Amino acid sequence: MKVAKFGGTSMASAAQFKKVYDIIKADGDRKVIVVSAPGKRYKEDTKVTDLLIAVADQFLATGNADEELNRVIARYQEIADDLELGPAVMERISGDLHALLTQDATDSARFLDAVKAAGEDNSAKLFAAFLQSQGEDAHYVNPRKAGLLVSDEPANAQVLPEAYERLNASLRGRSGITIFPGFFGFSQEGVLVTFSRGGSDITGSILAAAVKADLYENFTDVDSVFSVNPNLVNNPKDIKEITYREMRELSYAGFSVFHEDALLPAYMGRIPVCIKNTNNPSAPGTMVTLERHTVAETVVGIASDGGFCSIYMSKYLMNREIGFGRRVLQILEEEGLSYEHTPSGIDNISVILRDKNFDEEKEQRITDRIKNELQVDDFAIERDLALVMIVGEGMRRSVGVSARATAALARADVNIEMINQGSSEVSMMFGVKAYDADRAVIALYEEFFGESK
Ligand SMILES: Nc1ncnc2c1ncn2[C@@H]1O[C@H](COP(=O)(O)OP(=O)(O)O)[C@@H](O)[C@H]1O
Ligand SMILES: N[C@@H](CC(=O)OP(=O)(O)O)C(=O)O
Repeated sequence: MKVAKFGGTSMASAAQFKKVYDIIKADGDRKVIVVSAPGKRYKEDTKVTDLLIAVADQFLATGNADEELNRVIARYQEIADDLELGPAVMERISGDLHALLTQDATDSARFLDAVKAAGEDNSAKLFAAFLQSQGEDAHYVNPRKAGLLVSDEPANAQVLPEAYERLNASLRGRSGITIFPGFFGFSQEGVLVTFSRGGSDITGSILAAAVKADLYENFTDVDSVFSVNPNLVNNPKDIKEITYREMRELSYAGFSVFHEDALLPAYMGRIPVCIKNTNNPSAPGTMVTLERHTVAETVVGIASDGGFCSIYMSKYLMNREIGFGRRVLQILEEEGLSYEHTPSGIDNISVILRDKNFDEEKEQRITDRIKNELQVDDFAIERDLALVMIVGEGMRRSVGVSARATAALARADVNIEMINQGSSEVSMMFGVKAYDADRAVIALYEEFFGESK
């Protein structure tokens, strides 16, 4: 059995629905289908999820979001009309979307999650209706009924371990084709909670692990994962095979083609993942597996992501002060902050955080506490940082990667704020100013993948 997830671009229009149907028909093993909300039909278009966020924001601000809601309904209506589906399914979808605005909105985070999830939920209902209109034994399945249990963190759900058995029991023996909405699950108390943005990839991976699928196929709008973001470099090198570890690091560092949290369930279940193109399904795509057969390349990919900041501290004899690092991290813990990296020297340490969690109030409190409680000699906070990552299992056996990387960055006139080599040695990370990030990635790509390499 295969689990196939179709992203927003694959569900964006009636024409895309038909391509997805052709892909499902072409392989009888594609039994569990996870769908996203309709995405962009063209570059300047707006994803249904973003339209729904506008609905929720407008409703919370003014108590009325009819105009915004009508835009969402129009997206589904257009698809239903083009597929010549009868009125019943659109009555159901329109009723469901209107009902969103009659529910309790006092807890805005929960309200927002419920509104966002309607994008995937109605996409699944519409797609199931389309397959039924074609004579298929296809059924929409609700994540609550199927047992997709998640933690109760709005917009950041994590799957609960007991979900796997429940999903297995409800999905594995089902006849026909299961159409499952991506992006959300339900807490133990039955409250709807979404994953973080792009989280339909996570749903697909969870279902693949739960039903012990032979393969998890993730259909998107590119022929493969490329060695670098194709929006930065023309015709970048494609990746035929990549390990879970490499993919996890690259997703973390900005390869938005596959959600960083989507690797773990597939990895735990040892389910191979294949990233493929809905618009060109005969292209082999990228296989993500435990080990790759082609290890010749030292570097498999280069990525960057912005939105980081660093807290730098130095103190003479820091290396001899027992408990210094623990106390820094405890202050962060008490402020409810997780950290990303901690590059350190003999007398100094930096802690890298996500900017979005680190507001000015927290910054002031943390500054005061670190200065007073830890008596540091130097202290600085730097914002607007990007992390640039080069990743490859082959780096473990290769000498001189960092020298090549730093030389390439110097030639591109990129100032390196920080270097960190992951302890796993499959990645190397450079902190740079956000405005230098694209230039840094292009320079590194040229160094490791350029024509002459
Ligand atoms: N290294 C990469 N390889 C391939 N695509 C990438 C990479 N980095 C970023 N992308 C972008 O990811 C997009 C696909 O992801 P996404 O927009 O989430 O698709 P979907 O709607 O199918 O979920 C591609 O169109 C591409 O612009
Ligand atoms: N629709 C949700 C979840 C998702 O995974 O979408 P997509 O498959 O278009 O990346 C979002 O936009 O975040």
